[in-house]
Amino acid sequence: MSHGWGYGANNGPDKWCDNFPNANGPRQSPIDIVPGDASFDGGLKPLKLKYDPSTCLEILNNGHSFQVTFVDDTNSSTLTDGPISGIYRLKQFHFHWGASDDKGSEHTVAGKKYPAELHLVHWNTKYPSFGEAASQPDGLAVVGVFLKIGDENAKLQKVIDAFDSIRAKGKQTSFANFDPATLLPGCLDYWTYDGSLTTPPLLESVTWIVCKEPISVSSAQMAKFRSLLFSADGEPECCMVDNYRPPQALKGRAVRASFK
Ligand SMILES: NS(=O)(=O)c1c(F)c(F)c(-n2cc(CC3CCCCC3)nn2)c(F)c1F
Ligand SMILES: [Zn+2]
Repeated sequence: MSHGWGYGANNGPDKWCDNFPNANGPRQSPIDIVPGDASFDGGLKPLKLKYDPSTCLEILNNGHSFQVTFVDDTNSSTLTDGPISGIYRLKQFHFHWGASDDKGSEHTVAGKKYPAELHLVHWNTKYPSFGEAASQPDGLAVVGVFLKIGDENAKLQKVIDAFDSIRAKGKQTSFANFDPATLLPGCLDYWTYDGSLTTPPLLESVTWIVCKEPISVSSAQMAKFRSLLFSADGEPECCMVDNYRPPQALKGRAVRASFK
């Protein structure tokens, strides 16, 4: 019985290629973003994010991260413009974080690791569903936002307050009327490149949009993230930490900047 993928020594990112050949593909994520190597593209439009809090559905612990899932049967919560064409619908958002404040983000900036990274996952409505879109080269667009240690983030606290209900893998609870726009930085300057899911099946279907400006999180709030568990009820407790894939080879890809 093969054990599922995870972030441990025996099933972590260095082992994913055994079951997921995409791991060694030409457009893997995350990457180290080197600002000096990014080329300013004046043709890149500002991001247009239109989110309807009433589409917020539930929060769940999927054993790899926690995610907040949205109703995506209409164009109520969408991403348009930026580097993409067409309309992409918000499906879910989730985070990656470290065991300590000195690591946790998936993308890095000139080698700098942030304590956490938010991913807002959107799918291209030219395809009939998220699942269909996820296998297409232009199927997904993920907005990444870095978290840096600073003041307590009151908006993020609303998410953290739900953690007691989803501590173990497989737990979920209703989560209504949350506006993900409250987690965005004030400035939406971004870097963009063609990449992949950062978790198995590592599908190469993501247009990455990584915001230059981080949002704040307090060290105490980060400690609450680390109280979540990779393990399910009845299993030996395993703290959900270090659920990040390290940067992957650029393999000739260009990284564009929406700002000078
Ligand atoms: N870190 S990331 O790159 O932002 C990121 C994502 F963008 C994702 F879409 C997922 N994802 C994975 C599935 C299972 C699907 C199962 C059917 C095939 C497609 C994947 N649902 N959402 C994900 F887990 C993740 F980590
Ligand atoms: Zn992610």
